[in-house]
Amino acid sequence: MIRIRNLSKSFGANAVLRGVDLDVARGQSLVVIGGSGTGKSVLLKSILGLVPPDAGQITVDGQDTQGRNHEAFLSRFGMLFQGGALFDSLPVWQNVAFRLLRGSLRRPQAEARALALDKLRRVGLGPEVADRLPAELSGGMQKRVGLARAIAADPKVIFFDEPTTGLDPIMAGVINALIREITTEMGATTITITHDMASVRAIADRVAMLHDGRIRWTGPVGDLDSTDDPYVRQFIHGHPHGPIEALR
Ligand SMILES: Nc1ncnc2c1ncn2[C@@H]1O[C@H](COP(=O)(O)OP(=O)(O)OP(=O)(O)O)[C@@H](O)[C@H]1O
Repeated sequence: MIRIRNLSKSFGANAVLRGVDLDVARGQSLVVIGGSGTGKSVLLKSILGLVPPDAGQITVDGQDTQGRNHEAFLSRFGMLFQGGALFDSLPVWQNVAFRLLRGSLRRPQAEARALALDKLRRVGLGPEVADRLPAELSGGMQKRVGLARAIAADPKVIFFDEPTTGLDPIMAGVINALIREITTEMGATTITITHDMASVRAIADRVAMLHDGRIRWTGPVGDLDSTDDPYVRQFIHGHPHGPIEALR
């Protein structure tokens, strides 16, 4: 489904990705872990075609991400951004229906609203929140709205960038479970970036660890605890000492 070969990307002297090889099968949930600044977001943006690679190839369903019709290409993706990234001035339902109200996915307003209410219901929010502004909702509810927006157009591929940041552990658990349940039900292929090991265990089929510009380790989530890779072990246990240098 998603195939990445020898992906390299530098910003000036900063060589962020240095030959990433990665495959995500259809319907699979891949979680990418790695320290701050290792290039996880750059990797996602590269797949979306928002960051042009210096070298390498990325294909989604056999189609190169650097193709010409970028808007149509992007319409196949759903995205839950870090921090929710809702539009403060738009009511909840218009946030959810954002892509159904413009561009190639545009629908009549009444239909877009009905679809938004349906997706809100799927994430556990009733119609009473539809006309509120995002600022009137709690952080957990805002994440649910972000999730409803990510699934609004029934995308085949969904990216989650730090989906539980800022939530208490219980609410994080609820959001993780919801993500897993909904994406499995949709048969979506997903890539999630997270630092939260509880999210990794709740969401992942496979895990890939990015370190030093390359995929350091990849395997089924069930192998995470038994690997003897010292980088993975340090990361999952949060040890300050080990092969990964931590600034203090
Ligand atoms: N547009 C850009 N211009 C210049 N440098 C960039 C740009 N985007 C990212 N970088 C650099 O690339 C590196 C990787 O950034 P990225 O945001 O992908 O890290 P990350 O692994 O997602 O980190 P975090 O876990 O902290 O979110 C950083 O050093 C960052 O400064």
